[in-house]
Amino acid sequence: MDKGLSKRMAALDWTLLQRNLDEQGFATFPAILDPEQCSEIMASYGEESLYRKTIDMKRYRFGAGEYKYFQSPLPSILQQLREGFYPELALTANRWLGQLGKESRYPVSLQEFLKECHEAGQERSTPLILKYEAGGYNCLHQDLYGEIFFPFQVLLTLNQEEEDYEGGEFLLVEQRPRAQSRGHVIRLERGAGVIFPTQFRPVQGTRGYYRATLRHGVGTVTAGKRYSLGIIFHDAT
Ligand SMILES: O=C(O)CCC(=O)C(=O)O
Ligand SMILES: [Fe+2]
Repeated sequence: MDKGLSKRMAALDWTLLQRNLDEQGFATFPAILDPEQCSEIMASYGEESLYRKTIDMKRYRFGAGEYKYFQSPLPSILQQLREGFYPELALTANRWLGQLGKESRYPVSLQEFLKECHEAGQERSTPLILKYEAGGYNCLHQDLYGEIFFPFQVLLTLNQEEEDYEGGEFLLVEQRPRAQSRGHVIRLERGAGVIFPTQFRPVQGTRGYYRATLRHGVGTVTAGKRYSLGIIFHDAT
């Protein structure tokens, strides 16, 4: 158990993060993984026993790059990130449901939420590591893996933009009903990350809240290699 990581997650300014989520639909946070942790995770990219599946993104026309789903039980850092982010984000998720006139449905702990996933046949772990080389990119998409999904996910970068790679910005595109789409370009320092909606967010309109659909991706990496870590909370069928 890495006390430093739990401490850094707990010490994040959750009031600000919650406000940013409500106001802009996403929230970036400063580095919570230290350079040693980032290097350690990148160094284990080739350790096949850690992963349950490798995806060549070109093959599925998802983009250009490769990603690997971690095998369960997750490596400790991944488990801590997933457990550490879940409770605050469950609060946001339930608050957003309330804005849309729906009952709270997300339990307070990750363990309980995963139990629901597993009972519904979603048993395969979803946290992943991604690697893009020069020319790599990730098409705009959503990560839904079954009926049950958690409405937020978290992305952390493991190496440093402008030192280890160029380009490769994180992209978030919001589609409001009957309106043109809005794009956000998000640059992240090594070890830092962004929290964003899996599928949609409530936006306040003149007659209450309505849903705006979100998709995310990565712009083209123009030089070097970019590594990132995706924390998805629901498991997959
Ligand atoms: O590499 C990235 O920044 C995006 C990865 C992604 O699509 C995800 O974590 O769901
Ligand atoms: Fe994704």
